[in-house]
Amino acid sequence: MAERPYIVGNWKMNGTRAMLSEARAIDRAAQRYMKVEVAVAPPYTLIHAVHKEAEQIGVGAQDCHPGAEGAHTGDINASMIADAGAKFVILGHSERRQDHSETKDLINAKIESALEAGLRVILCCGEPLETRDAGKAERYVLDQLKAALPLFEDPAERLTIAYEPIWAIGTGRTATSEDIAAMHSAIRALLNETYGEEASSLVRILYGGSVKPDNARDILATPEVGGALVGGASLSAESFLGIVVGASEAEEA
Ligand SMILES: O=C(CO)COP(=O)(O)O
Repeated sequence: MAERPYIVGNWKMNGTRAMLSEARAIDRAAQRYMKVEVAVAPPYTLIHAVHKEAEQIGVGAQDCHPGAEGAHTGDINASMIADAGAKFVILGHSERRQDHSETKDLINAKIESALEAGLRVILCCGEPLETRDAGKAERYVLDQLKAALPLFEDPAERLTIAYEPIWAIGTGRTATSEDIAAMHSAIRALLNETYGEEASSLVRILYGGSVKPDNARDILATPEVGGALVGGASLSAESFLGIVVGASEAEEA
């Protein structure tokens, strides 16, 4: 893998200003693991405060509205999160696809607005359990991605993929190394086909779904796994840093 492993904490709807001490601890410790790129995506309300704390780690957002500024009560657009200090945005997360009925067209519009605002995108994909049990996981995930990949003119600079099987999110159940390797290599083949091998090789494919300090090293040593998108275990500096250590060990192994 050409790039350093990328460990991203998705705080989801968690965190008040009390969490800033965790962000500070993560940032200070991350300086000891320079072989790993570390970032967090706090809720909108903390982006600017975490950005001000962060010397080493990257800061991003968990979503953005696709429109320009205007009459959209309660919404936050891509240029606003960039102004708050975000360098990337997570788009297409299964929780948003489900809770907010996000369609491919809406996700694509968000991608376009994020790219225009100069942000990098972590584009999420992942299948529900019934789809995996029906043997259709790969087709489902590749279809999710095919809709969006052509929007990235400079994928090496702007795109990270996160494969998160829905049944592994927050459940304590992770996919097997074989399943992860098979899906990641199918995604890699699609990236190669879309962008050519050279540009594709610079796009990291993260795994997400119950990544914890005790399974991080094995998951991160799986072929084509370029990092992890971490939910629950990113909420304390101790467990999140345990995953960063696992990534650093997998990188050295
Ligand atoms: O959805 C996830 C990250 O975006 C994964 O969440 P958990 O690590 O809590 O399973």
